[in-house]
Amino acid sequence: MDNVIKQLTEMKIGKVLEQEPLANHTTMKIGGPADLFIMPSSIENIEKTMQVIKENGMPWRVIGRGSNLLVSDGGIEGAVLKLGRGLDHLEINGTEIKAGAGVSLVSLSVQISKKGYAGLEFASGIPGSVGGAVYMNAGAHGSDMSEILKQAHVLFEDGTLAWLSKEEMEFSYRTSLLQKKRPGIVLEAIFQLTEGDKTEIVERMQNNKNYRKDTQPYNLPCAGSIFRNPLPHHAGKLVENAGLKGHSIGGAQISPMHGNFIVNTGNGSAADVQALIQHVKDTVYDKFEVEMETEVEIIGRK
Ligand SMILES: Cc1cc2nc3c(=O)[nH]c(=O)nc-3n(C[C@H](O)[C@H](O)[C@H](O)COP(=O)(O)OP(=O)(O)OC[C@H]3O[C@@H](n4cnc5c(N)ncnc54)[C@H](O)[C@@H]3O)c2cc1C
Ligand SMILES: NC(=O)C1=CN([C@@H]2O[C@H](COP(=O)(O)OP(=O)(O)OC[C@H]3O[C@@H](n4cnc5c(N)ncnc54)[C@H](OP(=O)(O)O)[C@@H]3O)[C@@H](O)[C@H]2O)C=CC1
Ligand SMILES: C=C(O[C@H]1[C@H](O)[C@@H](CO)O[C@H](OP(=O)(O)OP(=O)(O)OC[C@H]2O[C@@H](n3ccc(=O)[nH]c3=O)[C@H](O)[C@@H]2O)[C@@H]1NC(C)=O)C(=O)O
Repeated sequence: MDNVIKQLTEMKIGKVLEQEPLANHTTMKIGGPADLFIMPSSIENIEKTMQVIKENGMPWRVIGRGSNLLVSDGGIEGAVLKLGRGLDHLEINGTEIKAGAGVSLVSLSVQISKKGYAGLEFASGIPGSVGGAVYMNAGAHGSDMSEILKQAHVLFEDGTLAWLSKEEMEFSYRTSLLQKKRPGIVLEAIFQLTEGDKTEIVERMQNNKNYRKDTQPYNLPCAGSIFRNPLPHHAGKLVENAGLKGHSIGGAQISPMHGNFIVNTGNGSAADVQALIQHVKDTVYDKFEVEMETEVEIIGRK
């Protein structure tokens, strides 16, 4: 560990912190410390960091805005790379947009809509980063990242850099190639939007935001949908029909507003959230024989 810190500090790759609580970097405001928390300041510095990490056989994980994560109370072994500042470059070449992995998806969608470019309105209100959204194939309101992505610049675990096309990213419902098949870090992405009517685009942005504010606990600490929709069912509806809305374990509560959201009511722990997730799974299975699969990613020491 000391050797890794020494090397990274000498290379000036960006900020390196020890035992940084992930609660400070997740929208749930939950999560124990990462052994090493690294904020690389450029693409080149991500490459250098990964080289050092691999040479030292250290486990690693990349995060964006922590909006789809449940980090265990025990924290994360090894290194966590957070992509944000330094990876927030943005080039707007007409309807073709190049954005760094650390760009906020909401702020991107707001900026693009104001220019009268259509295609990103679905992202109005998804509080992730460009990198996390590409990895997750984030989506809402009938669209997702696969609809607009032209290419993603990826650093694979073996050090290979490649620009992957939409097809090569193998997107489907909330998944991409990078999830299970071939781990890698999204460094930046190129999106292809279309010319549109600015007033209509801004109106769609506002409608999508309003829908969220009306149906989701938008301003409480949470991680978006806890479960994938077990189609043709909707997770939220199953939870509601099971009578679980508002149910709490410790500081974790099933939102009274939306059955597929768990909110941290104050001092919630990852153990509380995990116990609540298990309770929902068991109850829904007992009542409806439907297996619920988590959409939020649960990571960290067991
Ligand atoms: C209030 C609220 C509403 C939400 N609504 C939606 C919604 O409508 N639709 C939707 O799809 N999601 C929604 N989410 C979930 C979340 O915002 C998305 O999944 C988002 O894409 C996650 O991005 P992130 O940067 O926060 O990723 P993180 O949570 O930091 O990470 C999620 C996963 O992505 C990986 N990852 C992060 N950055 C990179 C990178 N650069 N390269 C490779 N892998 C990376 C991480 O390793 C992790 O596996 C919502 C969340 C909240 C809190
Ligand atoms: N429930 C949760 O756990 C979390 C919810 N959020 C919500 O998600 C939104 C995005 O957060 P974040 O990723 O940090 O984004 P940013 O901080 O990059 O941008 C959010 C800002 O953009 C403004 N905005 C303008 N138009 C829209 C729009 N159509 N949709 C959403 N925001 C818009 C927001 O204003 P305004 O505040 O007036 O909406 C806010 O000032 C926030 O508004 C926040 O309330 C964020 C993190 C966690
Ligand atoms: C928030 C996320 O994405 C969201 C995305 O914002 C919205 C809007 O497009 O559509 C999905 O939610 P969702 O399927 O719950 O959408 P909603 O429109 O809220 O609900 C679907 C149906 O379930 C019903 N419903 C929902 C919640 C509830 O407590 N009770 C209930 O009966 C609704 O009335 C509606 O008939 C995505 N979730 C998944 C797992 O696909 C996320 O992925 O984190």
